[in-house]
Amino acid sequence: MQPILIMTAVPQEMTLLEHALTNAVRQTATAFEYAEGTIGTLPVLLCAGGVGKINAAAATATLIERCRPHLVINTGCAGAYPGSGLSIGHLAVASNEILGDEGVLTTGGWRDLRFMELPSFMQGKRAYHNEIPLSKHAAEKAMQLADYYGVLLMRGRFVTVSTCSGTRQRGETLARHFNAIAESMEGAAVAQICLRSGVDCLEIRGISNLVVDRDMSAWDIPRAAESAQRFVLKYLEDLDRPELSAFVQVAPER
Ligand SMILES: O=C(O)c1cccc(C(=O)CC[C@H]2O[C@@H](n3cnc4c(=O)[nH]cnc43)[C@H](O)[C@@H]2O)c1
Repeated sequence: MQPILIMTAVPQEMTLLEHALTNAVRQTATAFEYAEGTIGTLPVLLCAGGVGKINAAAATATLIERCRPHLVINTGCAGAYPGSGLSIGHLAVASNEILGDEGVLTTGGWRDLRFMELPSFMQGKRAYHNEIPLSKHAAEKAMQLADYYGVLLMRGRFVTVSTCSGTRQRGETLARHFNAIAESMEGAAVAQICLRSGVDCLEIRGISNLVVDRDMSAWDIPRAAESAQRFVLKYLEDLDRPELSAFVQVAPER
């Protein structure tokens, strides 16, 4: 059976998942460490690839090439934009990812890759610029599961940044410009590698902070990481026991 690859940035975002992994074997591929094992009866790979797009893209590409997963779950923490309705500890799932920094700063302001006529990648004749879609099927399944468990899960567009937004003004600007609910430092990288490789990608993050004027004392990374992992474990449990699933099984899009 093809495995499920779970990507986080840092080991702290992986602790509960590691605890749930049985028959774990530690492996290394291109300097990325990962653990291979099972959760329930599902073959699962866990990798904390590092912070930022470079680490995320390289680790995801390496492990897709080596292990051929049928699904990649990108989880961890995120900052919620003002006005999103999200609070610390809430969960959010990405419908689309946005490369929030790639573009050009002109005298008329920031312009994206479409303006520059520079796709970030092409698939056949289709050009992808700053926006990358994730698996609709996987996100809808997550929404149904959240509904079943009475967990608040908000679906919307996520922005991926290299420079974290440490002011409310920046957060409001990005939220408005991209019509987005949250930001991270890895999401778009994982999503783009999955799209290129034809692998479904689900991104679920716990909210560790609001994107307001930087005040680390208001952050709660452990709470966000725990919420996200608990939900991912429920998601895996549901995949593992489709006969007990409360949901109508819908065929994946494609
Ligand atoms: O020291 C800071 O100002 C700072 C700003 C953003 C994130 C951090 C972290 O230590 C967490 C990095 C980790 O978590 C994701 N994350 C969480 N909140 C945000 C955010 O508001 N903006 C962007 N990324 C965020 C991110 O994906 C990293 O992996 C410290």
